[in-house]
Amino acid sequence: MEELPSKQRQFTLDLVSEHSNETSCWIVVNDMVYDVTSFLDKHPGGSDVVLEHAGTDATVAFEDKGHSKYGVKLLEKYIIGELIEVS
Ligand code: HEM
Repeated sequence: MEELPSKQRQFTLDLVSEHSNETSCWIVVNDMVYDVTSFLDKHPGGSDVVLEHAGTDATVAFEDKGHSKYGVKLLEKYIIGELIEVS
């Protein structure tokens, strides 16, 4: 089966929450899901502040820090899909 483009892959918050440490660190920002595991060591603010939000919706934390346009653009690199609600 052909793999869907990453933007079309869908994850529940339940699944995202299983990726909550430095060996697999997913975060949600504005309903999109990002695998930032490989970015942890590169984060200018250090890995700990990102890991605090691993496996959760980090929208507020990410936006509160007032990331630059560069930071927002960089995030796009790590997109793996979108968040879906479970009914
Ligand atoms: C998950 C929650 C996050 C928090 C709480 C957070 C927090 C911070 C903080 C406190 C700084 C300032 C560091 C300093 O100036 O000493 C910073 C800088 C930065 N962060 Fe994050 N960060 C988060 C996620 C991310 C992600 C996922 C990316 C990109 C993939 C990112 C990209 C950057 C960049 C590029 C900078 C340098 C300043 C800028 O260009 O805005 N951050 N972050």
